[in-house]
Amino acid sequence: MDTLHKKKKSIRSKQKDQKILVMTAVAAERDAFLRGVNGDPRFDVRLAGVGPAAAAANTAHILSGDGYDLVISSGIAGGFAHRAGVGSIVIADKIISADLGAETGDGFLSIDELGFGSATIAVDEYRFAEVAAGMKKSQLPVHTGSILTLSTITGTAATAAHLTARYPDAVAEAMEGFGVAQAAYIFQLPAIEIRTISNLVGPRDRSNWKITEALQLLEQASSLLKEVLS
Ligand SMILES: O=C(O)c1cccc(C(=O)CC[C@H]2O[C@@H](n3cnc4c(=O)[nH]cnc43)[C@H](O)[C@@H]2O)c1
Repeated sequence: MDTLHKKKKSIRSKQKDQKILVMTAVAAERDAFLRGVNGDPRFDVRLAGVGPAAAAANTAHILSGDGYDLVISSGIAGGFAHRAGVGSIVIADKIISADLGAETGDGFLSIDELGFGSATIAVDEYRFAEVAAGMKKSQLPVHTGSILTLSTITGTAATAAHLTARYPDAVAEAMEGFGVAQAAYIFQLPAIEIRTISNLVGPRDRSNWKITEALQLLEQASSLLKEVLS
């Protein structure tokens, strides 16, 4: 066997044995993801809680106890109009904490601009490319771009407009990704974020959220992910 062949074989067997931690905010998302992966032993699907603080604490707690190779933040999300519609899948190419910074009379300053660190966590490039390419081969609508993390769900057209102007490549917002990715970063593990869109970001109308449909799509997405990551 030549060296390249041996190397490819070793990468493949490594991927087969890999252990993947998936963090969802609530039980309905966890259960949808679990239905999709259908008992695949690589996936350990756990609860992050709602919001970045609970997500970071719970992810770090789990990572401190066991050996994982990849961390995924998953669940439903709000999609930005004309970028990711209800009923689509979004995959993050960057995970951004969109409300971590300071408000000033001249607008928002991120912690990067304040000099306190970074509000952006890079996803694992190899995993992102592998998952995005695999998912895009399906018939399902898939969008890639930044996924924003906020502690407060956007509920007005004005905030949605501010966010789309400040983050022109953002496809969606949710509440846990940055917390999950921050914990993974501290444990030097690759992270990615994959979500399905239940509602558009904008004026709050909870009665219009397509949660059942988004959870069904999450099940399809995780089933696909199981194939793509194998
Ligand atoms: O009520 C239910 O049955 C139900 C089932 C599954 C999930 C939920 C949630 O409310 C999940 C909250 C979770 O969803 C993310 N999310 C969804 N849309 C948005 C949004 O527009 N802006 C920010 N976050 C959103 C978020 O990650 C929440 O943790 C309910």
